[in-house]
Amino acid sequence: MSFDYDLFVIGGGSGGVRAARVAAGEHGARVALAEESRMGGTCVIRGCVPKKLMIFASQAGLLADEMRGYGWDGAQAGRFDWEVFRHKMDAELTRLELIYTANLTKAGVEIFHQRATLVDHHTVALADGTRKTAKHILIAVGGRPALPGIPGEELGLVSDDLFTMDSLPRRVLLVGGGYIACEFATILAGLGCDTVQVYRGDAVLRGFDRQARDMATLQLSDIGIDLRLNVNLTGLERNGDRIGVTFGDTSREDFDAVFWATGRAPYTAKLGLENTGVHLRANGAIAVDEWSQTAVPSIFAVGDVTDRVNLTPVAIREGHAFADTVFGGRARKASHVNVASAAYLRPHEAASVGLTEEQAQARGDVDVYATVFRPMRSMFAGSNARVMMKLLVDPETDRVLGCHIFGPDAGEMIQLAAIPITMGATKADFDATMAVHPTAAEELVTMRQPVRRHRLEIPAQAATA
Ligand SMILES: Cc1cc2nc3c(=O)[nH]c(=O)nc-3n(C[C@H](O)[C@H](O)[C@H](O)COP(=O)(O)OP(=O)(O)OC[C@H]3O[C@@H](n4cnc5c(N)ncnc54)[C@H](O)[C@@H]3O)c2cc1C
Ligand SMILES: NC(=O)c1ccc[n+]([C@@H]2O[C@H](COP(=O)([O-])OP(=O)(O)OC[C@H]3O[C@@H](n4cnc5c(N)ncnc54)[C@H](O)[C@@H]3O)[C@@H](O)[C@H]2O)c1
Repeated sequence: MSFDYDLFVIGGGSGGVRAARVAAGEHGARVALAEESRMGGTCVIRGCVPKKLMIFASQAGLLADEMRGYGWDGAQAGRFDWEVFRHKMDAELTRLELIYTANLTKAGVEIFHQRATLVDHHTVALADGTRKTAKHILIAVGGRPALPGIPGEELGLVSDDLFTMDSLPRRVLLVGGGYIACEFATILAGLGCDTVQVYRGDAVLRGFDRQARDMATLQLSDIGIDLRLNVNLTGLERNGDRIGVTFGDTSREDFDAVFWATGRAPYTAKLGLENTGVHLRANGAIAVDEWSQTAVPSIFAVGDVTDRVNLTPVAIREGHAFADTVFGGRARKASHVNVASAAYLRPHEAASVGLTEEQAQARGDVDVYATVFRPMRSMFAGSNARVMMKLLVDPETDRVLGCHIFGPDAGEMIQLAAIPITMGATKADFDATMAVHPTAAEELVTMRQPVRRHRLEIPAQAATA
């Protein structure tokens, strides 16, 4: 049977673009890609990139505070001009979008700037009615913000909206305690908005090491966010040009904007999956095996739509491994072990690789090497902000099972710590490494004594059996 293409990719985000470029450019496959919105996807257009630019923009006040502590009498952040910033940010996103498009074109990928849906195991339909056939189809459609399902929720905004606002809200509410809620609260407070964040749990950043979560929770309040824990919302209603919010205890407050940061869901709706034998998991994610292959041999899926680890480098690695395996004659799997990540808060980021202390403790014996201290730079300026460094070590093998950093540029530090940990480094390897002085990161190679030793309690009966 002959096909129009060897590969048709649905979705021009992190995973889809990498797979298409490698399959066509490196392995000579005939590839087409459909993107219904802007090339680059969530990360480039409405995620990692504009978010990080806004994090940088939001730290002016903290830097001015610090510099006053160094003798810069009267140092002030000045007035933030959203219009100027947004104009520059838009130009930067357009530049990146064009680069993504150009790279695909250069690799020989045919691009359709329209929505695609599945017709059968080898056919996609484009929005203009055209049908295209392909030997393989890659679904890389990503995810979409998930709303909590309460009355009036349509009055709230989602993460996509932060980057396109005409003006900044004077008083804003963020709902959630994950990466997006914490990063967005940090941004909006830093840009001068009166910022309230509500979270239904007792510490933000679920999934991170508990000690880092507690420090992040404290920091959000310290930088002026009105963070309220163990709080739920029951409804939103319009109140003139403001939004009235009712909380679980029936109290009511008005805001200029409310942002839902209550998670994301795989974007599988109306994709035509019912025309195929592709299976979904209970949460709507496409079920795939370790090769990113669905229940249908000709259809693969990568990235957030598979809800494995929802991060850009993971989607990219999955897309690349798929292209190498299917078109490059080089079987490669993407590993989901020891995936490092960071929540870009200010002044200190929370970053993590490997097991948390809680996970390590549940797994077996673990020695905890940790330190909490005030770093030279901010302490001199009069700040109380504390840094945390932690290594979790298996006492049996001496292997480092996890590393957690709460501190300035922790994302940059964890990237480097992730290399030896992925290689299987032992605590002795860390100890043998010479420190770089004076840095905060040197603590990672100078912690000599465990602060805690967790030992798996073996029930008496099992021990004697
Ligand atoms: C606010 C925010 C901040 C983030 N920050 C970070 C970060 O700092 N670091 C990090 O690693 N990750 C971050 N992420 C997560 C990261 O953006 C995602 O994990 C990554 O983009 C997933 O890539 P993907 O290829 O699976 O999907 P996406 O990048 O979402 O791409 C999917 C593409 O498919 C298109 N599409 C969907 N359906 C169709 C269709 N039927 N036809 C044609 N096109 C279609 C969409 O328009 C989209 O462009 C962030 C996410 C958000 C929302
Ligand atoms: N720096 C980064 O790497 C980065 C930044 C942003 C996003 N991301 C990726 O995007 C994903 C999505 O981010 P996110 O912050 O939306 O999701 P998340 O899963 O990290 O957090 C969702 C939050 O919403 C809360 N929540 C869920 N349902 C709720 C409800 N009904 N009512 C109240 N609260 C509710 C959860 O308790 C949680 O705190 C992340 O998991 C991550 O993979 C990564």
